[in-house]
Amino acid sequence: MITFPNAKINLGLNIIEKRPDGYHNLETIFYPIHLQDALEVTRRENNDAPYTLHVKGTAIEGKPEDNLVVRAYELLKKDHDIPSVDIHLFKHIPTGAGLGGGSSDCAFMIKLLNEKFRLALSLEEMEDYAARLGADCAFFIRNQPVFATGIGNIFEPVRLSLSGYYLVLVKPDIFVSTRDAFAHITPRRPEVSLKDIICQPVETWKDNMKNDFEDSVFLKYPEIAAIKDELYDLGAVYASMSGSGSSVYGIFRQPVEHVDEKFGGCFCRQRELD
Ligand SMILES: C[C@](O)(CO)[C@H](O)COP(=O)(O)OP(=O)(O)OC[C@H]1O[C@@H](n2ccc(N)nc2=O)[C@H](O)[C@@H]1O
Ligand SMILES: Nc1ncnc2c1ncn2[C@@H]1O[C@H](COP(=O)(O)OP(=O)(O)OP(=O)(O)O)[C@@H](O)[C@H]1O
Repeated sequence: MITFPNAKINLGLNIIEKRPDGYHNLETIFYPIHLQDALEVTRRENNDAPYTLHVKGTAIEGKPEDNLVVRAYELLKKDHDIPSVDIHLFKHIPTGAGLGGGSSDCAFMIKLLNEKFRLALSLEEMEDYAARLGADCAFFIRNQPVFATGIGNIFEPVRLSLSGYYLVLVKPDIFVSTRDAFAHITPRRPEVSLKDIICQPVETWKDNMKNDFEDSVFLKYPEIAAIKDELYDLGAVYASMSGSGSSVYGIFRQPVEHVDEKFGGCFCRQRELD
């Protein structure tokens, strides 16, 4: 069975307060986008190992047992009768990008195992498993635009469609660690909640909607700030860093021509939004 875990962008991101457990309460809009990995799971013929993992495409750091698809498999296997499997993961979504690639792989692995091995898990049960493996993993179970609060694990659906707009996504060759990015933030409660800002026309977002990671990440990596400026110069209606970076996106009314040439040396993709 094969599935295609997609990335997300964050529309605005307010980091509100540090919690006693070290995590941060935040508010953000998660919006799914059409940039996908490919994840295939087949039943293993040979029972000499519980699983094998084969990764192609963008390299991922860490041992196979640290990979979120393997952690999802191990977690479900504790509670359910799941046979040995061969896992093939083709990475297109850049890592350390704030696009939730690992989290999406994790959630899609849970959905795939549920379907393939008829575990009969409800959406809520799958969200619970996903949330145990990463703050934003659970979002990818339903994979619909949401207003997220808590540590990024409490969701409220939002009526928001960017259908007809184009997304230009640029990821420089810089890895921003989510943990480090949080360490440089002074949390604060926003005057106006994102939930209200997002209901206003996209043209108003530029002046009202912010990603709180930008100030500290832009200070350390001015080249990321320069990408955001360039996206506005190209006519973006709204541009922002996604998550803790390093990817930056622009939302456009029209397709941007020769976008690859404009961001030479960076991973760069253009997609129509839903
Ligand atoms: C910041 C976002 O990219 C916004 O989309 C995500 O919420 C991050 O989610 P994620 O990558 O799934 O995060 P995790 O892998 O669970 O956490 C990585 C590290 O980030 C910090 N972390 C993460 C989420 C959160 N709400 N508060 C935090 O302080 C913690 O130090 C944690 O050890
Ligand atoms: N299947 C996977 N794909 C990508 N990264 C993975 C995976 N499994 C584990 N990781 C680890 O997770 C870390 C970050 O991955 P990911 O790309 O999801 O983060 P990100 O781009 O910061 O996204 P976000 O913070 O928005 O969730 C990497 O250091 C990587 O080693």
